[in-house]
Amino acid sequence: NSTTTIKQQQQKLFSLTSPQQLNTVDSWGMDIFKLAELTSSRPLTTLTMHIFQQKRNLPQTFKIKEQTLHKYLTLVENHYHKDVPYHNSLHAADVTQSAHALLLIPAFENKFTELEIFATIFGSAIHDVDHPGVTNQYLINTGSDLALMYNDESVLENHHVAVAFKLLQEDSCDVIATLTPKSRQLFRKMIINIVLATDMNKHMDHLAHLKTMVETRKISNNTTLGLENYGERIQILQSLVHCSDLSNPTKTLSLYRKWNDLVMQEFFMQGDLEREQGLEISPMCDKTTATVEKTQVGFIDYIVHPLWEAWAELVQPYCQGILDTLEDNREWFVCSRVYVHLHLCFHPTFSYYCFNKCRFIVQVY
Ligand SMILES: COc1ccc(C2=NN(C3CCN(C(=O)CN4C(=O)CC(C)(C)CC4=O)CC3)C(=O)[C@@H]3CC=CC[C@H]23)cc1OC
Ligand SMILES: [Mg+2]
Ligand SMILES: [Zn+2]
Repeated sequence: NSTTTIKQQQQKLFSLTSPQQLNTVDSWGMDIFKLAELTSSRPLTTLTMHIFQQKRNLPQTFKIKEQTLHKYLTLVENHYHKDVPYHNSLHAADVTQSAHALLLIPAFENKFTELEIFATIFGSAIHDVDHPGVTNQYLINTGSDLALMYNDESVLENHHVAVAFKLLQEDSCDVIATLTPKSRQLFRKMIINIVLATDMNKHMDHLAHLKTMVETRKISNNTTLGLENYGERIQILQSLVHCSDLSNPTKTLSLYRKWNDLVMQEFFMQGDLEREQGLEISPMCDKTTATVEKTQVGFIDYIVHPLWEAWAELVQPYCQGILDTLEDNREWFVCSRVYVHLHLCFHPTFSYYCFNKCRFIVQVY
């Protein structure tokens, strides 16, 4: 029956995925690309089952049947688009693993309920489900059915939540059937709040709230995080998932460069669509003019660093290492841009010499 097949699949997975692969699930440097290779591109189901069962014992806590959870996650993974370069199930697995790792920060130990942890992991896993590989602005500009459905407001994010809950209604997929009506209602409210907060149009508001929370904590110099009411608790979980969604530049350079290649492929595909339709080409989407290094430096300076700086301050000192990696990666992109220019003007050996000098100077600095 299906339990044995899941057991066999898990055994197969464990035999396939050498244990240390999944054992890095708690760390910031987990190579999710490797997991995808080892699990014939089922990284989201494999990783989320592992976190739920082996790491957090959630099926036990909420009496969720293993085959229900496995069937639902498989269905969710099938509703991510394999032909979308960046916003596919590998990104969802990456955000889920990153959120799981952030929840392990000692500052959060015994701070969140099991239901809040369940909602954060679940929300990360489904946060981009059925993503079409184009931005909200594109869907609005082209008068798409989705924009019509959601009146141009957080179009994609509303769709991701709606699809995730619709899939729960499929046969033997209701992962939250065993929750009390009150818990189901709270769970649904948290998922809506968490996923809608991943809309980049809401980024500046969330950053402002995060900074206020940091300041408040400083003034009252209380070491513990303000977790009195739902508003403050959900704001931390929203920021945690939003930071995970914007975590590529904070990972090891080799992982970051892979994500950068994939997201630029997706942006350039949208730029090609916009050019074909005579639409204004969105920022960073024009492959004929974009300089990838400049884009990443701008993305870090305008978006990623301000957010992670505030987050690191909130949970200090636990994310200082992540912030250091982000700053090192930024310098790498600055130097590689120098290298690109030099390469155009000078002999490769000379430009490579300068590139290494530049990185040495930056590191010394
Ligand atoms: C690994 O590289 C990336 C990963 C994800 C993204 C996403 N981008 N966006 C939007 C972020 C805001 N945005 C901007 O253009 C912001 N911005 C810059 O990034 C640099 C600039 C052009 C110099 C000035 C500027 O305004 C539009 C794209 C998303 O909405 C995606 C979905 C949700 C989260 C992030 C993700 C971008 C990456 O590299 C650029
Ligand atoms: Mg999204
Ligand atoms: Zn995302």
